[in-house]
Amino acid sequence: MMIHTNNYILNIKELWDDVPEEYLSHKERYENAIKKAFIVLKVLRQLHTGNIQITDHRTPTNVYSIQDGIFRNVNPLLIHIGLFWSTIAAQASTEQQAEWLQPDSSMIGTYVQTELGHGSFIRGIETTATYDSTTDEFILHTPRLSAYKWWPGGLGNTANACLVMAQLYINGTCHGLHIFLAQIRDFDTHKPLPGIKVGEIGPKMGFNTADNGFLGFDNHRIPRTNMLMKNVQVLRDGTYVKPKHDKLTYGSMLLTRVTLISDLAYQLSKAATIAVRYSAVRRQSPIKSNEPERQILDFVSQQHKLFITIASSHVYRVVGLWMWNSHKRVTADIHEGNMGQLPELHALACCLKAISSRDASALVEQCRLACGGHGYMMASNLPQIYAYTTAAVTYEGEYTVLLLQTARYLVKFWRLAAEHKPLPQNFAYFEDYIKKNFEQWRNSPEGIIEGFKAIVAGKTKAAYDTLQCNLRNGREFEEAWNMASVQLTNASEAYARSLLCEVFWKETVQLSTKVSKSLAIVLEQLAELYLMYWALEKHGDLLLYSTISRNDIEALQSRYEELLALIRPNAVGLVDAFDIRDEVLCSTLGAYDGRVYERMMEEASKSPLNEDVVNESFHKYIRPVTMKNKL
Ligand SMILES: CCCCCCCC/C=C\CCCCCCC/C=C/C(=O)SCCNC(=O)CCNC(=O)[C@H](O)C(C)(C)COP(=O)(O)OP(=O)(O)OC[C@H]1O[C@@H](n2cnc3c(N)ncnc32)[C@H](O)[C@@H]1OP(=O)(O)O
Ligand SMILES: Cc1cc2nc3c(=O)[nH]c(=O)nc-3n(C[C@H](O)[C@H](O)[C@H](O)COP(=O)(O)OP(=O)(O)OC[C@H]3O[C@@H](n4cnc5c(N)ncnc54)[C@H](O)[C@@H]3O)c2cc1C
Repeated sequence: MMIHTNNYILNIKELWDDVPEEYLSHKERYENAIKKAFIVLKVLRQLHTGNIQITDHRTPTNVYSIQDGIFRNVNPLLIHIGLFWSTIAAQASTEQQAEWLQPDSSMIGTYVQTELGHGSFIRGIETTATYDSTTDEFILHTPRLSAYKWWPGGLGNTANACLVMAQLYINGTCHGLHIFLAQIRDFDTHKPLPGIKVGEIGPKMGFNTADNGFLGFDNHRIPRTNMLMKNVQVLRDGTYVKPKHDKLTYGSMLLTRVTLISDLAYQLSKAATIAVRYSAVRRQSPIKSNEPERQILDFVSQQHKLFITIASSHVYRVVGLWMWNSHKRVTADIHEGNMGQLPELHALACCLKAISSRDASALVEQCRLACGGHGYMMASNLPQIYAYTTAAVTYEGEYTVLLLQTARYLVKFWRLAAEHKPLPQNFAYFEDYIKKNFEQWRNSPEGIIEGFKAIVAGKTKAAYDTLQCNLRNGREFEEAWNMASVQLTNASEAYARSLLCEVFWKETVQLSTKVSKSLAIVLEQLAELYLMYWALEKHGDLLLYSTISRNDIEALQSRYEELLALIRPNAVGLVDAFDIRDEVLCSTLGAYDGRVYERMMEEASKSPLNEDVVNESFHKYIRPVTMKNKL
């Protein structure tokens, strides 16, 4: 039977809510999500074992692309599928993978790294894994409250196993962070195993079906062979066999940061679809007093708020794929023992994950604000998309912390440029900047890309010079670095913006040669709009570090407004092209049929507060006050 996954999943009625989850308790929301998660997992397993033939072989992506509609919030198995499986696949030995990655495995896992006391500075993680050679086991232990694992998704009630990031000790020597597989609940009864204290951390701003939990180990023993040993080994006699690179253990964070860029593109496409469609339906205020009220999409200020979101979704789709392919290439090199490209991949993943999540969070909020009061309704789905998206600024590497990682990379190449040493081609512009080989400003996409490179060079130089000044003033390097950290993060942000503009423009120009002329025109308008938008946002930096003039900036503003007008006729078509089903969009404002007010009223009628004409609280609390001594 050849069917399409989407239709197969859509026909599973229990997956599609009748009662909006906003009316469920914290506990009911979790239980409702778990019911659905295991229906989906069963489908995935049937697809994996071929029990369901499908026409669409992009299964995981396919199921992933509609899971938002199923969960409205987060699939409690997201970390099981998105991190637990992927980490075992990337960091477990062949033998371990054969044992642990069975399609019908009883393990439901999570990725357990963050502790109450440490999230960003993972070298400060306190959970220990001590090798006991007498029993050929590791002893996992949580020495104090701050060492309790805190945050892992699925940990509270769902997971019966986990990958634990812990400090490895052998014969009193600490070998740093390593990953260990630990069963934490009985597979049959689901009761926590002896020495395991586990629970759920409580309500959050979003992710309220993610079952984030806490976990403490009380001298919990696991076999030596439960340490993930693809890149590093502990032998039976306690011999430690070092990895080829001591950051390979950090590989899951690197992969998730890369994956997140594409996920954020998808979140932006949802928010843009909702806000643009609503703006095409909503009429508010005439432009000329003697004319009818206009679609709010006709207000240029509304176009300014929304078209950048459409463009940004495409930017992160393109850059997310570019980074995915880079990750595949570097991973293949690492497999061959060549670690040379890892530092660059880490630096790119850090700044691009940081900036994409910050952009996406701000633009989803901008879409909500652009929908007025109705955007503030949970039934618009914009609050949930915001709550989901803004978490990505924090998890998988907090924004500032990751930008500072990229700053290490930029400062390294600026130092080479300052010392007139050879530079890789992608940093040749550092040398141009030092030699003041400035190109005359061009009000074109190529000119803007060159301008953003000048900003990177200028900001990196400024941060580097401050660093050097602090060192000359007798500060130790770490203190000098801390004092320059605002400028360092600014340089990294500029580097990310420069990459986004360059990669997106180049990919768009290439794509334009493969599509119809009319589509090529629209795609290039979107790409040009993105570059113009950010050139105007960063015009101060361009004035500081490039050869742009005030007149050039005024010309950019005019071209930007032209682009808004050019894109306006295609705006609804552009979001329809994201092709997000109503069941996934879950939005009264963004539904394809445009029946906004009818859908809002339909959703309002589901409120339990509309079940009784007079709520019992009138008789209990209101009447005794308002009608006292009146009868
Ligand atoms: C049906 C269902 C379908 C489901 C489909 C699934 C697809 C889902 C797709 C997307 C959605 C995903 C949703 C995710 C949900 C939330 C999950 C969240 C999980 C987590 O948050 S897990 C915990 C994450 N935690 C972190 O990221 C911690 C951040 N901190 C760090 O990474 C490190 O502490 C550090 C890098 C900041 C510092 O490390 P350290 O102190 O050890 O190193 P330094 O001294 O700073 O640097 C030394 C040296 O090492 C280099 N380095 C550092 N890190 C790396 C690395 N990762 N790789 C390579 N190199 C690295 C660094 O550059 C330095 O080098 P130089 O000395 O500068 O040369
Ligand atoms: C929704 C969600 C899901 C999560 N899922 C998981 C999961 O599945 N598994 C898991 O292990 N973890 C998970 N986490 C935890 C997440 O990885 C951490 O919250 C994140 O790494 C940030 O660490 P932190 O919370 O300790 O913040 P902190 O690092 O304490 O950050 C607080 C502030 O300190 C600043 N700061 C910290 N270090 C520096 C520095 N060196 N220089 C300058 N400023 C600094 C930060 O910029 C920030 O402003 C999740 C978190 C969230 C919100």
